Amino acid sequence: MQTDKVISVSNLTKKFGDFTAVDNISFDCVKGEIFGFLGANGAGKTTAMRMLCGLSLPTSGEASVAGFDVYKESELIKKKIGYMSQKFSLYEDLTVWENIRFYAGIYGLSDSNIREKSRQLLTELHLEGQENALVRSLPLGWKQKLAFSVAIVHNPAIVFLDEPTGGVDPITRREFWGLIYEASARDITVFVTTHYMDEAEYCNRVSIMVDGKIEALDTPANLKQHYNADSMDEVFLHLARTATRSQD
Ligand SMILES: Nc1ncnc2c1ncn2[C@@H]1O[C@H](COP(=O)(O)OP(=O)(O)OP(=O)(O)O)[C@@H](O)[C@H]1O
Repeated sequence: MQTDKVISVSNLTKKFGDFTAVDNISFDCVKGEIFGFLGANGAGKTTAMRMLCGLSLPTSGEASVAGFDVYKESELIKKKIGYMSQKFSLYEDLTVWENIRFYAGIYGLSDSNIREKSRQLLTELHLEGQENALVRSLPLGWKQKLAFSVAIVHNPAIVFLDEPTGGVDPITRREFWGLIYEASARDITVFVTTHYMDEAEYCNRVSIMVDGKIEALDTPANLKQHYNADSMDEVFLHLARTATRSQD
């Protein structure tokens, strides 16, 4: 349904000088969808995601996110989205509670709302009693779960996750994906980049970028059937092999 579209991208392009980092990509995402955004290093994922988050202006093409235009309404987009990456995350020198309070404050929640949300979040994450622990003392997997919960504390329409589970084992990743499914069940659209192909299997649909272009976009089951592959790993390798852009 038209009204269910929360991301709409048409011929979106980003050039840096003569170099085309994102080359004419088009796709839509619907409410509550878990959309995997895959590609080898340098394929253009982060550049595309930055445009969708209102952090970088496209060179050409159209895109609307949560109903707002990426050229003219980037400030409104920022209010409607959550963002989590491996690089930009929690403050290690602040406690669990201080991090929650800080981000909820940035997202504009009231003091009473922040208290209620914090309690709820600590219970959901089984972190009761840990509110005064420094984030740096938590295991990586817990930090990632906390960072994700903080990124959706304001109930955004979409959450952008840029390689959210780097460096943890498949079991911890699976637990993290439990939180993703809960967010999706609450109608939050999840837009996620990953290098882990087990995670690609968990997505509703997956797009695969090669040299700035989207070369494939479908459900994991359909992609495997189309490329006659047993796993998403095989599908990915098949497409990534065609890349000419150097991978650093
Ligand atoms: N500000 C910039 N100026 C010039 N080139 C850039 C700039 N930002 C990115 N690029 C180039 O654009 C291409 C796409 O980069 P991007 O970071 O979007 O890829 P990616 O798919 O996110 O890769 P990774 O998985 O390594 O993060 C790369 O060749 C990169 O060097």
